[in-house]
Amino acid sequence: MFVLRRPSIITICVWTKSKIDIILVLVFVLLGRVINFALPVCNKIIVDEVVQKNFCWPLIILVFFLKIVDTARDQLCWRSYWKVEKVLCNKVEKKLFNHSQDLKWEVRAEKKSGEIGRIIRRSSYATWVIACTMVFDIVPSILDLTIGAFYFLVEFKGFSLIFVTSMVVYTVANVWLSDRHTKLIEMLHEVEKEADSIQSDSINNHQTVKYFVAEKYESERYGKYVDELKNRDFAADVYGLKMTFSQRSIIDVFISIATLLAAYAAFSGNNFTAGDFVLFTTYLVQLYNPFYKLGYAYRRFKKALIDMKKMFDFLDEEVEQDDEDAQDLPEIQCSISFNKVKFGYAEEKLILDGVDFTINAGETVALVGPSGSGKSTLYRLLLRFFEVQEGTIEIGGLNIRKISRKSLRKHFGIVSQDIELYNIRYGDLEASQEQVEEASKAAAIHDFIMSHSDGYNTQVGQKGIKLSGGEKQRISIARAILKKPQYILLDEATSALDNQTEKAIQDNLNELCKSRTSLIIAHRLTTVTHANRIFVLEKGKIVESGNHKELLEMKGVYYDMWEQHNK
Ligand SMILES: Nc1ncnc2c1ncn2[C@@H]1O[C@H](COP(=O)(O)OP(=O)(O)OP(=O)(O)O)[C@@H](O)[C@H]1O
Repeated sequence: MFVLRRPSIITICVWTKSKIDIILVLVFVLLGRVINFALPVCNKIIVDEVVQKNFCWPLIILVFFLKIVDTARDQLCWRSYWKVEKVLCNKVEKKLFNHSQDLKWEVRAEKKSGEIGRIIRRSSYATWVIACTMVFDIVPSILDLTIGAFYFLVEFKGFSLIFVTSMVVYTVANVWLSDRHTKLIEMLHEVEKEADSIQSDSINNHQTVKYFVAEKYESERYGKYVDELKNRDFAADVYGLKMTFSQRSIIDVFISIATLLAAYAAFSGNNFTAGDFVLFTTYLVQLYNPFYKLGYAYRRFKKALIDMKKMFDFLDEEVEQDDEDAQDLPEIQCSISFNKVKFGYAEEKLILDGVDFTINAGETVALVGPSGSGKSTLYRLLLRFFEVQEGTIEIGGLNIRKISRKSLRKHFGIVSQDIELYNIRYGDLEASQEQVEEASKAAAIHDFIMSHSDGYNTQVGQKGIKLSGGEKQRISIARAILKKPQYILLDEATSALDNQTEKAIQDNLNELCKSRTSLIIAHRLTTVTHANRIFVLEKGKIVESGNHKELLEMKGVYYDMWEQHNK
């Protein structure tokens, strides 16, 4: 079964942390079963004594005492259980969140928005349901059934056939009905997934929706799924009611038949006392109760297992994993070389076709080329979001496959087009306020930040919705400056800035790149004229290289781009 795929660290952690509470829960559950068994026996004796006109007050007090103990036991059991449950759900949530952080880029890209959040929420809830059902329904019911059935069959042998038949009929009906219920729930989850995805897409892209006056379209699209959801939810609930009805009916029929037979036995003498009749009927209900509970638990369990399966599938998704012998990137400045690199996102379409060039240590190299030629792909490969299919990328002669991803990325300062988080301190989480402000001044964003009443604590909205494109870029630049990396990657770092601001921070960017091995990707050729060398990428190949002057003299692709640019 899939649950066994991952006996998992979670179980071990929970056991280590909550040993005493787990043992207490088990002890309380067992104590409950003993009391459950003892009460009907006491009742039988009381009835028999009363019929004999004996005033058996000590027994009545014992029953009262047992009931008080049982109530206290129940409360204490829940208390210990909640302690275990909190640790368990907490571990599950953390484990899933950490896993989502380590996912491979392409795996993450396949996930719809909101999907991971939903998996984390649902899995935590499913874990709770499974733990709770096990502790309070399944384990006690199985114990009650075993003890009860054993005692019942010894004490009332004549009723064994009816008892065994009812067990078989009930189990078969329950499994059959639950399977259909599970299918309904699975279908419901599929619709829910779509509805969640539309909901978070629309909310996250609020501005775009407004630009295109698409509110009505979005409302209708979402509304359609919500209606579908309501219908499927209703169908699943109604089916649940039908199941409950069928289960109860089966139990009630067998209880009635058995009670009739017992009443007849008592009526016709045969050593079947009034006390026996009371014991029989109490046990009967006590025996069928766990049956009913098990049926309900089975349904809840199966429902939770659907979410657990999703959790395990998610945990099986590929994460970024370094080779065992992966090293840290050396702290010294090194060269970066792309050696005949071939790569395509899909097998049938090569994006980079034998790219071959070197950036010497401390050198600033620019990469230019038409849109879609693969410039950004090159830096994604360099940072190991994807692996090259042929050729190698080396830093200081060391294949980057042999360098741990974290150490590699730690040494790169990146200013890219697709930034989403706008926290400057991300560049160095240990940085002092003075260092943050220095970096912000260098990126010409300090005055803007200070113009807000909350200064450096200003909230910029989700995905920086309250910032202009240029402000976002300057924050991204400040973050790279704060990081003080050995290598710099600028991907259209100043594309959203006006000429004046661009000029103001270009010197700082040049200063940032000056002492470091740097790769600049740019459309605006004016921002790369100072580069030591410029490579022109076209259709996945380097077609020209040289400095700005040499490339112009070649009168090739770069010259045409420059001419276009200056028209
Ligand atoms: N994750 C991805 N999966 C599949 N194809 C992708 C992916 N990312 C980019 N591509 C495709 O790879 C090609 C190169 O993209 P890339 O972003 O490297 O181009 P670029 O030269 O940086 O473009 P631009 O100058 O417009 O930013 C494009 O055709 C793009 O559609």
